[in-house]
Amino acid sequence: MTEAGRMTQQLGSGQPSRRKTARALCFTRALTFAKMAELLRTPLVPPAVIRSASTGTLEVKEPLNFWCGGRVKPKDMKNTEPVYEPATGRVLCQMVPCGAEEVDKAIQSAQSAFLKWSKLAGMERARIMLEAARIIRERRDEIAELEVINNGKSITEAAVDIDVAWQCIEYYAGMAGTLAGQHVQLPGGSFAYTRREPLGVCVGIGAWNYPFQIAAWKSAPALACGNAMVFKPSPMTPVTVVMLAEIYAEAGVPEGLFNVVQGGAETGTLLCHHPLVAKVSFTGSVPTGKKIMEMSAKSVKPVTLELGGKSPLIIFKDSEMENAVKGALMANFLSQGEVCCNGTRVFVQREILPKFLEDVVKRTKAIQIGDPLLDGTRMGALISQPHLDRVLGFITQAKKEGAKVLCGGEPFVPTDPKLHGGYFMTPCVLDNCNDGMTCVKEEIFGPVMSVLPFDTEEEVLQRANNTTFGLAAGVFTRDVARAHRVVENLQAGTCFINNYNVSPVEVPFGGYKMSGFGRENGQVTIEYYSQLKTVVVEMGDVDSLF
Ligand SMILES: NC(=O)c1ccc[n+]([C@@H]2O[C@H](COP(=O)([O-])OP(=O)(O)OC[C@H]3O[C@@H](n4cnc5c(N)ncnc54)[C@H](O)[C@@H]3O)[C@@H](O)[C@H]2O)c1
Ligand SMILES: C[N+](C)(C)CCCC=O
Repeated sequence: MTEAGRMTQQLGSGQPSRRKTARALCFTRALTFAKMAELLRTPLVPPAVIRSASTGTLEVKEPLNFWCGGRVKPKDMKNTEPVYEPATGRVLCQMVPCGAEEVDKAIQSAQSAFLKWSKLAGMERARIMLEAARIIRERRDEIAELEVINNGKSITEAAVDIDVAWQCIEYYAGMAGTLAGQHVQLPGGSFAYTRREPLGVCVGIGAWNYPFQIAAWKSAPALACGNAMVFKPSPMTPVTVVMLAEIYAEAGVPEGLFNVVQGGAETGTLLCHHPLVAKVSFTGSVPTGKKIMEMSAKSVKPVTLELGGKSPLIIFKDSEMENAVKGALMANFLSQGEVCCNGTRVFVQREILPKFLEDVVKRTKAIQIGDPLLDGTRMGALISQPHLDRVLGFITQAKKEGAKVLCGGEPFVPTDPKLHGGYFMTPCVLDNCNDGMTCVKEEIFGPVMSVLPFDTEEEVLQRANNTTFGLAAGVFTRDVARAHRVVENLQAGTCFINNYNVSPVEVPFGGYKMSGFGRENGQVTIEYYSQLKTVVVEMGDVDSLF
């Protein structure tokens, strides 16, 4: 069975089991076999014993800003916003946005750390980053629990997110010592060489769906290249990123190297306009991405944009049906469907449509929704009440436009009274869809799968590409030639063959078209966090024209 398959099996089964949780971690594909074996040997422990936090109990009081090597209290309590625990609707903490003075302090702090960090040998940076990765591994359950409480996703998924975060830091630590330029021989013994140099203070701005992981995906390559970073998480998920800052500090980075400022659009704007900022890496929606690009253009700051999507998943009639169904679930229901690269337009070849729908609905109905801190839960709560209302609104609209709800699409109230104020809904499969419907054209960012029949390869390629987005795409088929021909013609930055949403840190991730540009993960990201200096060395006399 494939690794993602194991995860999918869990999505359908809803069986609480520590062994299964361990197996699910395989889907990152980056764990060593030894680690997997160790996890699988771990004895079964009841969830109540292994959790240090429980849903509906936590209040976060500590300051959530971090610069100059420590947590920093807000200057004043202006424009404070409540942060909710999605599973209960309770207020978890207050988010106090940073103003101009605080943003400047964080950037100055990063600048002074940059001057030290960038002068270290790559191997020295690597050693410190490896220590940070080790600490994250050690504190993985604690971080994952907090992520669940702040974001609402299931603990099984949050644990994977934290694993991916330390793997990313480990991966780029491995590269820090290998950064090198090129030597070019020129006539007469002269030569040139190139140096890969850091950019300076980089800004990271994150979305709320993968708060800790996004901060790791941005900071790991940035730090490996010798940069410093100021990171702003989403105002809805301010809690865990400051833990990453503490961990980097504990691992031994210079004071001020990785900083956290809290806030929303205003704070983000201050970061993008600051003259000391050398680069902005943004994860979020297309409209905000456009603003980031505009602001950065004013001072010619390079940007990385990881934006939204409406990705196609194409299932041909020769597919292995069970894998295709599992792939469709993985493409739609991870993190309550709040995933940028989800394959939410599921094109199914007409001959297999009835069987596909029967199986996909059966598995979707079996998804265990509820307390996200319980090991058996496979779907937690959406991020907020307005977002839940928006997602349900898409379903109402889809019905008006002629789609048929095969299952789900309703608000869900778990039996546990403490979850009655949570933002839960049942995952939804929509049939009878066509390409003109709102649910097929717009990013819903919720657990809503739109199924669309197709007849020919040529037709489905044209329809799959008929979108302004281009983040990801998937194809299921047993025909190897067809699989490669189809991905060659798909306009998407990340393509999956016979699987979906498998994103190991070694491979680049990013979009085409309005889904953004630049990449995260993989070797290529080094290029987005460094600049190349060319040095030409004359070994003879100057041959002057004058
Ligand atoms: N491609 C990817 O890797 C990826 C990953 C996760 C999420 N996303 C996308 O993110 C979106 C959901 O996240 P969201 O609702 O947090 O997105 P968003 O665009 O509303 O906000 C993202 C971040 O930008 C900040 N921001 C908002 N306005 C700003 C401004 N004017 N200047 C500077 N910063 C500003 C927000 O405070 C937040 O931190 C979806 O569209 C999803 O597809 C993309
Ligand atoms: C880890 N995933 C599932 C590939 C998600 C990447 C981030 C997108 O929202």
